[in-house]
Amino acid sequence: MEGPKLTDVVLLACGSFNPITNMHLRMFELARDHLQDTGRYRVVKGIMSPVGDGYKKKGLIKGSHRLEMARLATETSDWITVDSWESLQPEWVETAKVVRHHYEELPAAEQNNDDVDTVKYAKKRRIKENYFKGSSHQKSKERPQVKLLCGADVLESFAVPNLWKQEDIIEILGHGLVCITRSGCDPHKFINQSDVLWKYRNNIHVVHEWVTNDISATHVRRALRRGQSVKYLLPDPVLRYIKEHDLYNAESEQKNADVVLAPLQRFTGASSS
Ligand SMILES: Nc1ncnc2c1ncn2[C@@H]1O[C@H](COP(=O)(O)OP(=O)(O)OP(=O)(O)O)[C@@H](O)[C@H]1O
Ligand SMILES: NC(=O)c1ccc[n+]([C@@H]2O[C@H](COP(=O)(O)O)[C@@H](O)[C@H]2O)c1
Repeated sequence: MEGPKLTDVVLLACGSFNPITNMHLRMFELARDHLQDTGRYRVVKGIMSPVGDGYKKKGLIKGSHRLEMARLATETSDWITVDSWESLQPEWVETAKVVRHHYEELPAAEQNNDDVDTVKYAKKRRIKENYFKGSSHQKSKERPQVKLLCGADVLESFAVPNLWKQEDIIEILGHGLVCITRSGCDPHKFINQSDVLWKYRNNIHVVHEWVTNDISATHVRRALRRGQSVKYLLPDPVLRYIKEHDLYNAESEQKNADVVLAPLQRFTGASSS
């Protein structure tokens, strides 16, 4: 007997990853388990998309370093990948556009294979195998969904005036969102209090992290500046890379210190000084 039809999902996490921590990686594993436990989804790929330098967040080091650290961190994963498109854009890209980009990049849905000539099909399959890291992707006739994966702080930031365009929130929620609980945040209450989030509540998956883990990149940078150990908060190859390139110190933390909330300025036209 055939089981219920599963919807393929690509999980996309956008963020500074400054630097990538074990919790960023855990988010993917938690989200995949949660979605697959529903019996409705099959997670076929994870994409980590470091934000570009144009984001100008305080202490944000160069995208090339953040990208390389994310690559080192995901080397041992057979399904989480790192994508450079967002970080290579000359200006900051709103998250809705990043979701759209990845949705449009998905390999076209497979047609009926009997109709496709062998050479063309082999080429198509190679493209698809390269796209899906573990090359174990099954033949699905439908395009996967791209769901934004984020922590509850990002979901709650939807309410910060002028930080997110309403149409962007609607576009993101239309694709679907997976939100990992974070201490100090109450995503269920937040969804209940927002009309737009309530409308899309069936497309928002809240994943409760029972093993509370409040690692944050801010905490890691602070510890590094103070010469304290961050071992076991990040993958070892990432830690080695940070040390080799002397990445986080008092000077790097001052980067963009004179710029206040870059995205906010973009929408309001406010000056940074
Ligand atoms: N401990 C955590 N629990 C749940 N989600 C997290 C955690 N740490 C990071 N995230 C999520 O990971 C994504 C990328 O995080 P990002 O690097 O922008 O933030 P961060 O680690 O909180 O960094 P910073 O401390 O520099 O603000 C965001 O969606 C964020 O909410
Ligand atoms: N309007 C938007 O699209 C918008 C606003 C704020 C943050 N973000 C994104 O959220 C992610 C996390 O940002 P923070 O590190 O500032 O929490 C980043 O990838 C950033 O680009 C998007």
